[in-house]
Amino acid sequence: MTTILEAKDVNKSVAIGENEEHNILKDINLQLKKGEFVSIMGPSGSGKSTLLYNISGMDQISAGSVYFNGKKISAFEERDLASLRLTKMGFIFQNIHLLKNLNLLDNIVLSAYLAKNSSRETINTRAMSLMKKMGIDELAGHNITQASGGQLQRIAICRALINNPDILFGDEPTGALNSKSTYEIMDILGDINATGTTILLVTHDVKVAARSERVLFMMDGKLVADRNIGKYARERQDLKTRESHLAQWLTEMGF
Ligand SMILES: Nc1ncnc2c1ncn2[C@@H]1O[C@H](COP(=O)(O)OP(=O)(O)OP(=O)(O)O)[C@@H](O)[C@H]1O
Repeated sequence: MTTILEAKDVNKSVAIGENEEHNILKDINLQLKKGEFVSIMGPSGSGKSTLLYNISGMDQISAGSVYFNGKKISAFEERDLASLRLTKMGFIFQNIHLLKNLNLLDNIVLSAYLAKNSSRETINTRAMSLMKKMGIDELAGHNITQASGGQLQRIAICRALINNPDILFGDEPTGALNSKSTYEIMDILGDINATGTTILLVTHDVKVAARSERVLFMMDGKLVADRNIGKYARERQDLKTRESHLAQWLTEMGF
């Protein structure tokens, strides 16, 4: 399988005070294959979100290199990084960050209008088809106060997919959702992954990580474990068993 994302000896430090530095990421080496579904877990403050933002070009690493589809993106200018994020990457977060003054359809299409790769008509058709797949097409003309948390996260997923990205990054995408919505969103992410989109998620939630095929474990800024748990096949395998195996492993890891 081809590598889509690679981190080589990645370090991230931030200045604290005048003469002190906090090394948040320490010598991270990581390869993600095209089509993989990977979760990053680990204790609070271990550096999971920092890793996600630094290998997705949302933040600048302090040392090392990051490659995306073979290109050294850690050497890119911000303008090229912004274009890469817009056209090849999708992002979903716990806080959904939708624009209040736009209706839900317009929130989804905005980044595609900015990318200018297709006509507005094609973009609108694609947005409506994504909304339909997620069962929320009736909400197109509504504003954000007229949708539930689970529906808004589906809108955010549509927005992340509108430019047909190669990879979807998520930082606790179900963190604000109840258990039922979490399962529904994970079904959607599973379907997206089944169409070939690579997914990398930060999560504290075993229910979320059990849907991925590989779990990375971080501790104190280091990647300390990398476990392949196999693809989740919805109809054949018991999710509860996957969750309990994963929970057991996490306990062994001291989580
Ligand atoms: N810009 C920053 N300046 C200073 N310290 C930072 C900065 N960003 C992150 N940190 C620190 O780096 C460490 C890792 O933060 P990060 O948010 O990546 O952890 P995390 O594993 O995602 O945590 P959580 O699970 O609580 O979200 C924490 O100690 C945090 O306080």
